Order: sequence, then structure tokens, then C-alpha cells
Amino acid sequence: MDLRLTQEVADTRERIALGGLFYLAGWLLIAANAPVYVRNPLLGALIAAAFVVLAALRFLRTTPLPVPEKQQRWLDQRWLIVYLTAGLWGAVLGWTLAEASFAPARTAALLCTIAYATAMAHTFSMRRGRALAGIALIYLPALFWLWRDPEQRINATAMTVYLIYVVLALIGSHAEYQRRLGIDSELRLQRDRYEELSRTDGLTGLDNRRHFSHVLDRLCTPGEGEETLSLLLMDIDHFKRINDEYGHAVGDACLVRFAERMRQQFPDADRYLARVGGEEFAVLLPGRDGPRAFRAAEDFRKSLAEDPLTLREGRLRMSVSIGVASLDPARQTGGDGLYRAADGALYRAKSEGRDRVCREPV
Ligand SMILES: Nc1nc2c(ncn2[C@@H]2O[C@H](COP(=O)(O)OP(=O)(O)OP(=O)(O)O)[C@@H](O)[C@H]2O)c(=O)[nH]1
Repeated sequence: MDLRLTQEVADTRERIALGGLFYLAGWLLIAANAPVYVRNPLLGALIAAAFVVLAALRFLRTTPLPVPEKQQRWLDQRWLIVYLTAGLWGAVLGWTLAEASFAPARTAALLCTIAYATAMAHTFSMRRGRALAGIALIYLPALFWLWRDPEQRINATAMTVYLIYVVLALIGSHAEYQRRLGIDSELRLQRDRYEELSRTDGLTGLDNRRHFSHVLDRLCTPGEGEETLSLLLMDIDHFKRINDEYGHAVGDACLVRFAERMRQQFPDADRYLARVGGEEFAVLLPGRDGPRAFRAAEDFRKSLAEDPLTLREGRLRMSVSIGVASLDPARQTGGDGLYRAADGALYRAKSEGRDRVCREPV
């Protein structure tokens, strides 16, 4: 998902809504005071109807799927509505100013033009080029007619100076918008990073115990997970000796390689691997009953015994004891019950001599 585009869609959706009504109001003000429209009500009504339709289109509160192509198309459609409204205003205004007999409506029309151009600069600051085009559609016809009339030079000059201000305001508000967008996406990234850190183990990158407990509880809640669920609790045998013999750094590297081996051996369970203690790890196997989970545990134990871990210092042979338990709602309640059962099986594996898998219930 493109976060910046998603934010732009949200802002456009929010900001576009009310604008159309102001064009309609401006138009009604002019039409009420412009003789040609008073004399030709059908033309006046047609233009009003066009403004009504364009204003109504802005109220369509649809949101595109968060797919960049769809979001871009949605934005293009909104901008088309903005351009049509601005273009219609510019055309009607240019024509109104061109007719000498429309003096009573002229000041109001020019004030509306100034207001719409200013609003465009501040409201549609998401896209500088597009907003500039919109302002041009609103403003330039009026400017053209004012500069053509020698009697309007003062107004033309004032309008031109104001246009320069509007363009500068747009450049400023666009820069501000981009800055805000940058801060927003940086904050979002940081929040995601902290979330990731709060649920993973810093050394191995596997889930940490706290997050694992949440997942376990969720999968053990009736109706949430699959009906069969097995848990493997694994404890590296005599890990203290590795630390004592080779040092803590080698012990750490060993834990990292052990976690990698887990990822290789349990590719389907990648989301359910955790380091739950110093040299204690857990694997959740949704959809696997006791015998299948036992086989998976036995395969892992054998792979470790037969294929030593590769460290920078050389290959390190080690063994692991594993306790396996499967969800049995009649005997255990929730994640705690399943964890206790697997822990009991692990305890047996340790006390019966290590380097083995024990299952609960047998
Ligand atoms: N290098 C390293 N060692 C750790 C870490 N966390 C725990 N340990 C060590 O793991 C060892 C665990 O020792 P014990 O609980 O006696 O277990 P063990 O030596 O594996 O013996 P058994 O489990 O009974 O087979 C201790 O020496 C801890 O210091 C860690 O993050 N890095």
C-alpha cells in the first residue's frame, strides 16, 4: 500500500466535498443581477443545473481500494470534477464580464473569482501543478477581459497582483502539505517499527514470549483457530556448557543458527515460531494432531543431531529436548493449559535423558 497516496485520497475526499456549493452560490448571485440571464432564464437554469450536478458529484463519498492504480484513477476523476467546475466558472465569468451591460454583477463576480482561486490554492495543495491549472481556469478568463478593457486597467492590475499572491500561497501550502505528509509517513513507519520490535525477540528475530502467548491464546479460543493444534516446546540441551566452553558470543550465534534451523524445518509455521526463554523455543502447528506434530518434532531433533549447526568458528554439534502437546478442550483450558501440557512433556524429555521427544498425552 502506498501510504502517501492513501493519505492524498483521504484528504481529497475530505476537502473536495463543500467547494461545489460555493460556485453554485456565486453563480446564483451573478445570474440574479445579470440582465442576459434574467432575460434568458433557460440558459441561466442550465448553467445552474450544471453547477448543481458538479457540486453533487463532489459529495459522492466513495473510497477506492488501497491499490495505487485504483487510487490514481479515483484522484483523476475528482480532479476532472474540479476542472469542469473551474472551467465552467471561468467561461461564464469571462462572458459575463465581456457584456458591458452587466456592471451590477461584475464586482460580485470578481470577488467570487478571487475567493475561489484562494480556496483552490489552500484546499488543493496536494498537487501543485493541478491546482495551478485549476486556478488558471477560474482566473485567467477574467484577467483576459479586464486587460482588454482600457477602463479596467486598475482592476486588471489589482487582479494580476492578487494572482501572484495566490500562486505564491499555493507553492507555500503545497510545500507545507508535503512536509506534513513526510512527517505522517515517518511517524507511521516508526510506529510499525516499534510494533515489530515489541513483538519480536531481538537476537533471533522470532516472536517473543509475550506475543507468542497472545497468539497461543487466540488459536486456543474456540472458533478462532483450527480444531487441531499442537505445540512443541524445545530446550537446547546443556546450553550452559556451550557458553562456558566457547563464550557468550558463540552461545548467541548458536541461538541465531538454531532459530534459522527452525525456520527451515517448519516453513509452514513461520508465523508461529518463538523464543520463549533463554534457550527455550516454541512452535505452534495449527491443523496438526499429536502424532503428526510428534513426527515433525522428531524430524527436527534428528536433523539437529545429524547435521550440526554451522558457526563462524566451526560446526557445533548439539541436541535438543522437545515436549509436544495437542489441544484437547476436555483436558486443558485455553493457551495456558496447552503450554503447561507441553512443558510437562518437555520436563519428561529432559528427565528421561535429553535428546528426545515426549508427547502429552501419550
Ligand atoms: N549466550 C547466551 N546464553 C544465554 C542466553 N539466555 C540464556 N542463556 C544461557 O542459557 C543457559 C541455560 O542454562 P540451564 O538453564 O542450566 O540449561 P542447560 O545448560 O541448557 O541445561 P538443560 O536445559 O538442563 O539441558 C544459561 O547458562 C544462560 O546463561 C542468551 O541470550 N545468550
